[in-house]
Amino acid sequence: MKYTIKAPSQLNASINLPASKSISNRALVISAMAGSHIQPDNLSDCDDTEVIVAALQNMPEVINIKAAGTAMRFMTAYLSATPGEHTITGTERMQNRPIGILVDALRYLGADITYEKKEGYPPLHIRGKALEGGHLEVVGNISSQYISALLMIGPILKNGLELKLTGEIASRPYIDLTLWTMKEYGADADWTDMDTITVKPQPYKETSYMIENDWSASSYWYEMMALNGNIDSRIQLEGLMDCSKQGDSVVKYIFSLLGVKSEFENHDHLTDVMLKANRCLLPKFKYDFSGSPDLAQTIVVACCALGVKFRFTGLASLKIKETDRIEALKTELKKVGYVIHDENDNTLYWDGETCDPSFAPIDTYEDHRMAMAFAPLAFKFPQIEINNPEVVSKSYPHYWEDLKKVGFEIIESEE
Ligand SMILES: O=C(O)C1=C[C@@H](OP(=O)(O)O)[C@@H](O)[C@H](O)C1
Ligand SMILES: C=C(OP(=O)(O)O)C(=O)O
Repeated sequence: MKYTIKAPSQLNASINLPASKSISNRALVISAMAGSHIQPDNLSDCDDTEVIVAALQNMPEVINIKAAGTAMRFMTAYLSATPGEHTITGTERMQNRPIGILVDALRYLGADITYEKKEGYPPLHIRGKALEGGHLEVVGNISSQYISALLMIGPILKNGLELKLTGEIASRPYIDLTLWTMKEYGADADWTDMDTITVKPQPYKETSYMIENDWSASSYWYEMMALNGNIDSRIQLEGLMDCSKQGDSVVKYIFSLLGVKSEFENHDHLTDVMLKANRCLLPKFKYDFSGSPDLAQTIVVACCALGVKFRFTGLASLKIKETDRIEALKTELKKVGYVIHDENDNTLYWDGETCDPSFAPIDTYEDHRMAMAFAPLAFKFPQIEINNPEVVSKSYPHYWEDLKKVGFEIIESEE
């Protein structure tokens, strides 16, 4: 399937963003360890969360986690520390996303895990049992998901967990989000040194828990506001938490440099954010994305379309996500006339170089963020075509409906 997308001249609507899949997935796994019968409130209905809901409800012999990285990593730790025997697998891409660091760490804690195909990659066969816990060192520079997975089982380990992270720490705000969610469920877990986290063997408590909406998803609306540029446009984003623990809430600061102003309206614990255009634009943007890798595609595409040259670092993890996002960005931006370059597998830069655009349809590589980051280009070009638009269901199932709601015209056809 392919969508042809035409943008409205002005934006004026209120958008109910999806719930955060990162928080949903943490709350579900923690809640299972708490033996809780209360489902977290405002759970995301995205694919990556639904696979965890299904796995925890049915606990089948073979758990298919599809394309969900967090679900694969979190459930691997959970299954290792919970009695029962399971195989956990996923899409072809998932079978090529590394998990060796997590498996080694869990084995060190006593887990019984074997690789069913390729060493270091899913599918995994796990014979779960109570684990002792203790002190453990893990490299912090590949994926924070391994660390979050280990931390979350900390409270149910006999001796708790002392986790020392070595090297640089990638995606650090996600580790803090994990600690925050664990504490909401009664865990005693915190940083006890610059590089060490200690989790006490103190069981989780059953609790009701309200999940806030997704700041990562808000980034596409910021991008639309920046590219639309109409001074009378307004977008209200509902249900974002003031002082959110989601690292991607940094998007509000990033876009303040790219022509979008955020105004916060508080009521109860929730905040609506009103986006307005402002005229401030940086001539050149340098930024380290190691704390918020999921924003990189949005900002790269937005900067090209706005003519803002950039040098973005901290992008190493993009190569092992839903697709190699560095390659995908380079290839697809060329179709619309922008030539960006990469360096050292962790940097992307654009010095304003352009090429003749082919305007061929944008390929999405089974990556929701490719579709969502490129669609707003419809403000810059008369129309934009997106292949396999259904990929958005990984994190934002009603993305296209929301676009129609604000006046986008979306025509479906065969690829
Ligand atoms: O813990 C999480 O919820 C996530 C952590 C990040 O992954 P890495 O730690 O692998 O960068 C992020 O990219 C992913 O979308 C969600
Ligand atoms: C990287 C992502 O997800 P995951 O690693 O959980 O598949 C994402 O949502 O951008």
